[in-house]
Amino acid sequence: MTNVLEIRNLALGYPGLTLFKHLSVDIHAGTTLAVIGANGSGKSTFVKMLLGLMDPLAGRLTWPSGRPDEIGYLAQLTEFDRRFPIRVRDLAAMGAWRGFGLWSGLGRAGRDRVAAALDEAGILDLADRSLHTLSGGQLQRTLFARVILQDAPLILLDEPFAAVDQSTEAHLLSIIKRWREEGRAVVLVVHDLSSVLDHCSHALLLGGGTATHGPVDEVLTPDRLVSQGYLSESQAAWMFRGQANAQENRAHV
Ligand SMILES: Nc1ncnc2c1ncn2[C@@H]1O[C@H](COP(=O)(O)OP(=O)(O)OP(=O)(O)O)[C@@H](O)[C@H]1O
Repeated sequence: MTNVLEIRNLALGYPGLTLFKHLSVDIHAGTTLAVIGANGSGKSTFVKMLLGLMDPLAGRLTWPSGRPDEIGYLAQLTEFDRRFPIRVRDLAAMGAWRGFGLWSGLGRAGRDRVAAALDEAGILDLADRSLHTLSGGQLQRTLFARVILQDAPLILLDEPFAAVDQSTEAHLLSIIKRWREEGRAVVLVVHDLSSVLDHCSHALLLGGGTATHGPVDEVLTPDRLVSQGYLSESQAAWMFRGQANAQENRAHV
């Protein structure tokens, strides 16, 4: 499998605060990595480092096919100022500026690409609306359309489902599935152990001074989630009770 990014022996943190060290991860094309951890465990710091906004304390990042011109990036919705005076189609089109230049016109082909992205995000009918008239879910769809137009090999989504309803989440997950099928790598910061994880192949669990990476089933175990401070023992027992029952039933067959 092709690696989009190889992370070796990474340590992350700030002066006087090491969040974790010794993390090595291969981010493969066509996979989805969930980044999960308690508040303050370093999820946003990891995202900032991937975006090149801060240097690691130690370690090395290698991009086997060269560092992409752009990383597809969806910030947390709360960081977005929707009073910005712009229409839905113009915000989405900002994802494609590399293709047509910042100040030149979009042209017919560019306009068609923007319309196709809005259509895929399910908001073509809102193209001429001003941003401040959108609901949270509609704004998130607009921001997804912008990421579609970025056309990047690595896509970073910071809590993409924090403020959206179930049907919007299902729609956005179908876009993520397509990205994966196209061979892009998708990294998602997720806030809870939700159904989103069913759509992720790998997980990176941060917390307790450690970073654990691997296939979802191997990383998000009750023991790890407790030892890395994400769940209390009683929460883990409650959340994984179904699994314990299934194991017990198997033992009785
Ligand atoms: N610029 C900074 N300088 C010093 N410490 C920082 C800085 N930014 C973040 N931190 C600290 O680093 C730790 C990790 O922060 P980060 O925002 O990465 O966590 P997070 O996992 O994204 O948390 P949350 O779930 O609350 O958003 C926290 O203890 C935070 O206070």
